[in-house]
Amino acid sequence: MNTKELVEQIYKKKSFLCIGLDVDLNKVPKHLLKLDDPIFEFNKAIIDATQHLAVAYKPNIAFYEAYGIKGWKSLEKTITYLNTNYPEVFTIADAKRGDIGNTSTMYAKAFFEDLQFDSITVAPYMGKDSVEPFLSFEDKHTILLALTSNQGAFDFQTKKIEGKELYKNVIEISKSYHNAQNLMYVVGATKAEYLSEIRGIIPDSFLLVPGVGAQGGNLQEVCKYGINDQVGLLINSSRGIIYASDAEDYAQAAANKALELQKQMEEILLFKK
Ligand SMILES: O=C(O)c1cc(=O)[nH]c(=O)n1[C@@H]1O[C@H](COP(=O)(O)O)[C@@H](O)[C@H]1O
Repeated sequence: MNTKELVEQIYKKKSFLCIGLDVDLNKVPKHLLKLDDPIFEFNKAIIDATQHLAVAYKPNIAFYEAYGIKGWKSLEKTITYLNTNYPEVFTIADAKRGDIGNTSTMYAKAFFEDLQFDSITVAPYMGKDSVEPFLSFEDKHTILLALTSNQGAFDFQTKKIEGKELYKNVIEISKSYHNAQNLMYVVGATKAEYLSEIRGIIPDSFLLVPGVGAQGGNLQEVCKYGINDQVGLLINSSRGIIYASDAEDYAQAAANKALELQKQMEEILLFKK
């Protein structure tokens, strides 16, 4: 999927919501645990109940790998379900990969060719030759960690190197990578005040913004500093949506939470025009 199609979907659904499918079997409704594949059944119900309110879904791979081969199968069924039933949604493998070139190529094959995700999150620490293997998949997107939502972001990302913060160096240098037009960037919702400077460097790029909901980030603040002509934002919420209820009504409860965010986004899009 290209960004033009993503923008069309945003205006059609009046939403730039990404729902994080971070499935923890300790948190899903107990009645699902009797089923063969509780993770997939949970995801399927959440997706069916929210697909008209969200433009993207982001399974965090850790939550699947934690359950071994069974978890990996649940992930495969989830991405196949999305691609078959809702091909218009943008899919993000939140895997935070990145390694020497030939290894990155194998990671890219795993998530782009085998699992058929539209995009993957990648850690920039190993530099150009660790990121370009992902970018060489021309119809896919690589989402580079720029300024993350957690407290540890201040350990390295905001430290200055030759007078400039590391996260700004990451963004600026990555613009020279081969196929850089297929880059998106992660900026945490908890760091909204940094967004105007970030927009100064990458006015047109899409940003994946996690951290609203459970981590306390504020949607209005993020939009105030981060929205651009093409919207340019995918706002992720995981726990705040998918664990709205641990009873049989969990999918409807998730849809209600997604609707709350979608309504706020609709208002922001109206105001923007
Ligand atoms: O790359 C990410 O998605 C990510 C980057 C970041 O800076 N902070 C962050 O929370 N995330 C992910 O976004 C999701 C946030 O989940 P909630 O806090 O439950 O909404 C998790 O899957 C995190 O791993």
